[in-house]
Amino acid sequence: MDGYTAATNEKSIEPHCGGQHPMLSSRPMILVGLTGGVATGKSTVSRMFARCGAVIIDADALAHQVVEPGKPAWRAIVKTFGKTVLNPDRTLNRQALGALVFRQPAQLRRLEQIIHPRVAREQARLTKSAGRKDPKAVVIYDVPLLFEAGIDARVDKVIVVTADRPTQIARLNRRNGFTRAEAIRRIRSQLPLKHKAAAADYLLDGTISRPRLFTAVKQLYRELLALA
Ligand SMILES: CC(C)(COP(=O)(O)OP(=O)(O)OC[C@H]1O[C@@H](n2cnc3c(N)ncnc32)[C@H](O)[C@@H]1O)[C@@H](O)C(=O)NCCC(=O)NCCS
Ligand SMILES: Nc1ncnc2c1ncn2[C@@H]1O[C@H](COP(=O)(O)OP(=O)(O)OP(=O)(O)O)[C@@H](O)[C@H]1O
Repeated sequence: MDGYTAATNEKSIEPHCGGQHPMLSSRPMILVGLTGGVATGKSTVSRMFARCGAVIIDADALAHQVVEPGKPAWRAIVKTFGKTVLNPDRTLNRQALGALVFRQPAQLRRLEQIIHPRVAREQARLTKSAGRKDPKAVVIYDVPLLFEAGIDARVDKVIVVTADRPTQIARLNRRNGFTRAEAIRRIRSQLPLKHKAAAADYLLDGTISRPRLFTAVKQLYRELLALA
C-alpha cells in the first residue's frame, strides 16, 4: 500500500475505518506510540487516527499545557532560565526559549527535566481515563521523543512517520519561520530519523498527499484493531 510499510502481514478484515469488528470483541486496550522527526507529519497523522476512532494523547500539547502561567513547571522555568523567556503577558516566549535550548544541549536537558515528568504523569492519567471509558480503546501516544525518553518500551506497537530532510526544513521554514540553520539544529537535537525508522513496527511516509496518507492510516488502523 502506498505510503505505508509494515513488518507484519496484512490481516483480512472489513475495509472500514473505526467501528468494532465482531471478531475483535475480546481485544484489550492497545497502546500505540506514534513518533517521527520534527515536522514529518505526526500531528497530521494523529488527527487522521482520531477520525478513525482512536484516542490521541499528544505529548506536545501536554508539554504546552503544563507550562501555562503560574503552573509549577512555569515557575521552575522562570527560576531556571529567568524572565527573559517570558512574553509581556507572562506566557512562555517559546521562540526565545527554543532559540536558547536548541543551541545548548545542557540547557535543553534542564528544560526536559522540568517538563517531561509532568507530561508523563498526564499521559498516565489520560491513559487510565481512556481505559475506564473504553477498555478496548486504541490509544495513540503522539510523542516526538518516544525513543529518546524510553516510552517505546511501554507501548504495544510503534509507528514512525518519515519525511526527507529537505521537506522537514521547508516545512519548518513555512510553518515556524525557522532559518535553515534553526531547522537543522531542531532536527539534530533528536535521535536520527533513520534510527527511529529502523526500530518501527510500522512506517508511514509523511510526504505523500493527505488523501493518500489517510488511506494508509485507515488501513493501519484496521490492522491495529485486529491485534488481539
Ligand atoms: C523549547 C520549546 C519551548 C520550543 O517550543 P516550540 O513552540 O518552538 O516547539 P514545540 O514545543 O511546539 O515542539 C515542536 C517540535 O519540536 C521538537 N521538540 C520539542 N522539544 C524537543 C526536545 N526536547 N528535543 C528534541 N526535539 C524537540 C518536536 O519534534 C516537537 O514536535 C519546546 O519545544 C519545549 O518546551 N521543549 C521541551 C519539552 C519537550 O521535550 N517537548 C517534547 C514533547 S514532551
Ligand atoms: N502529507 C502532507 N502534505 C503536505 N503538507 C503536510 C503533510 N503532512 C503535514 N504537512 C504540513 O507539514 C507541517 C508539519 O506537519 P505536522 O504538524 O503534522 O508535523 P509534526 O511531525 O507533528 O510536527 P512537529 O514535530 O513540529 O510537532 C504542517 O505545516 C502540515 O500542515
